[in-house]
Amino acid sequence: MSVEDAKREAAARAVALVEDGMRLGLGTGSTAKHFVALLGERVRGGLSVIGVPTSERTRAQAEAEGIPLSDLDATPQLDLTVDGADEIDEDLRLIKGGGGALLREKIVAAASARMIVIADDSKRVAVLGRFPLPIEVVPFGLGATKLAVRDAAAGAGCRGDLRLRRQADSSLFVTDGGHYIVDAAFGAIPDPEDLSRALLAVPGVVDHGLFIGLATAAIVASPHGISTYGDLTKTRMVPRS
Ligand SMILES: O=C[C@H](O)[C@H](O)[C@H](O)COP(=O)(O)O
Repeated sequence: MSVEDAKREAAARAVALVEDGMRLGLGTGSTAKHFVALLGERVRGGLSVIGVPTSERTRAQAEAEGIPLSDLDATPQLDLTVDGADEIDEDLRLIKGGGGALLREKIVAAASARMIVIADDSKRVAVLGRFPLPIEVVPFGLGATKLAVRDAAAGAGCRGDLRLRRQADSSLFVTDGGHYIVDAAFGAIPDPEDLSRALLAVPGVVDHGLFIGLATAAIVASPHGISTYGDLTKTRMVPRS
């Protein structure tokens, strides 16, 4: 099975969990793209759902698939978000943001009673940090913010190169929210909760790609089949209206 087949298998398993009437968070990335395509097939077959996309890219795909869309203003509480990840550890802590969508992804996941991660098995790690941690920052004060990020991370036991993300044509990558991404090559992150708190305390940091306490389950596909982690039916409390 190719990596692409594995991603599609995991997505297919997640699509089978979608029920009529659900309010869905639609993730971003190459794995979530399979989910949106398969969901589109079910919608065209008569399934009634509402989707809240986590990026402009996913919005465009979902629209083309004919999936009815909403946003968190009209639909502030979601039943289920299905999204990919760059890394998943044994406690279902994640690194996300390789595609630059981490901020909307985290807002949507936090508004969802369930977040199921779909991935191929290359994303499973014992310790988070092999994948550089994306940190979303406002453009104003970038130089000072980078220094403060470096010091905050060092206080949490993390040191490494901080690189401003650029696109293939070397222009700066700008998120859907108009921010920049700093990719932090920390290597193994000894205490993700501590690093999360430290980074969020830096003025200029909007958010980061550590997702802690958000994923309720993961569906991971390998050439040997599908494994699930956590409880696919488990729900989290979300803020009540
Ligand atoms: O910003 C992008 C997202 O966090 C993606 O979910 C993550 O990068 C995984 O993407 P992919 O499924 O393409 O590996």
